Amino acid sequence: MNKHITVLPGDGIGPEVTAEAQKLLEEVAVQFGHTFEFTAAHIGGAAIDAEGTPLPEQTVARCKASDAVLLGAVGAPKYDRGPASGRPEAGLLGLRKALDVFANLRPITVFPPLAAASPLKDEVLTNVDFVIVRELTGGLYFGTPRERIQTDHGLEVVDTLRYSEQEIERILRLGYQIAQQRGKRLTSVDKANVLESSRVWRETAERLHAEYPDVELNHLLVDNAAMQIVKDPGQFDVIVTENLFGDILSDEGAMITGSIGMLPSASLGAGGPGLYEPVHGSAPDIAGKGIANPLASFLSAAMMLRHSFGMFAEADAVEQAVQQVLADGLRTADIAGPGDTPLSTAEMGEAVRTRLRATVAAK
Ligand SMILES: NC(=O)C1=CN([C@@H]2O[C@H](COP(=O)(O)OP(=O)(O)OC[C@H]3O[C@@H](n4cnc5c(N)ncnc54)[C@H](O)[C@@H]3O)[C@@H](O)[C@H]2O)C=CC1
Ligand SMILES: CC(C)CC(=O)C(=O)O
Ligand SMILES: [Mg+2]
Repeated sequence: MNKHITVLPGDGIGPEVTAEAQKLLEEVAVQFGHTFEFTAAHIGGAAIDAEGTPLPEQTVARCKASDAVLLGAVGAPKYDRGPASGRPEAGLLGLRKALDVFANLRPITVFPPLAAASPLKDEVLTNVDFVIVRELTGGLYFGTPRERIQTDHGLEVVDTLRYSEQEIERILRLGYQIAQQRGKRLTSVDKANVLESSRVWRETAERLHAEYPDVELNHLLVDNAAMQIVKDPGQFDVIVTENLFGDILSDEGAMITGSIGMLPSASLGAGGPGLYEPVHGSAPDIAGKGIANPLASFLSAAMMLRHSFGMFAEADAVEQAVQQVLADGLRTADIAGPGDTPLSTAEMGEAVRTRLRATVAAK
């Protein structure tokens, strides 16, 4: 198959992990007889520096014209002053909106060799395999007005949490459908004891339940959900929630796996190109050192192969190669134990490509 992938390295460790993910995809193409064409474009701080805006029109056009988009991360402290609309993060939010990728899938999988890297005890880690389905293009990150108002008694600030019923319904439907394909248990997370948007969210989840009677539905308030994810993560199958709650809960979920450097994501919409990115940010504290964990980006690439290209054997091969390096005891610094010699980003990339070649050759 011939596929065109737009690559948006972004900022900080984004270019470091994305370069290795592209090499891995190139290896997949060689091993499985595909042609992947890559086009790089600017986003975030890199786009501000090069083109004066965090989301150039050309970047959006290239993404829309491609089969899938691979993104690194955006953001750096040097852009932290000024209005939110001019920051690198605005570029990513704008791209998600432009591609209409309203559903962000964040699978939380524990790789057994990494159990020691998790802060949770072994008995709590048993049977942990769930996915967070996060609404991605609505809610507090997009609502207007968003402003600072100088009043007679000082500064007031406004952010707006706004959802249409249609936006709530489409993400809940996807949550039900994913639950139907998995363990048939859907946990809808909201703050219906306080927020009106959450009350409509809960009512909609209840109304739609009649169409998905084979799925067991339960509701959790988000504060309790945050606790339950640490206390007993094995209870979850599919968590569906709104944008802000999903952002926070997925970083919490990432730590169950040992490191945020392990957590991939797929952002999908109604038929356009999917956007694939690790859950982590640009990690300014380690950027430029060549030590970032690229596995979240590799697992995001596997999600691209599966969800956008229907390349199931290829996606499985990437995931097996990742499992194999971990089983062989190879670790980047974030998942290394006391006796481990951490690999660099590039060394981990090479190790996964070597396992991929071996996996394919063995078949
Ligand atoms: N999707 C995106 O582009 C995201 C961008 N950001 C942006 O990234 C910048 C930094 O945000 P932070 O809050 O520090 O979150 P972060 O996710 O970048 O980093 C949090 C911590 O995790 C570590 N970490 C992250 N990814 C890692 C990896 N692959 N390997 C090893 N360690 C890793 C970092 O070193 C840091 O100690 C901010 O500008 C933020 O807005 C944050 C989250 C997502
Ligand atoms: C720009 C932020 C909303 C990115 C982020 O933290 C995320 O999507 O997880
Ligand atoms: Mg986040």
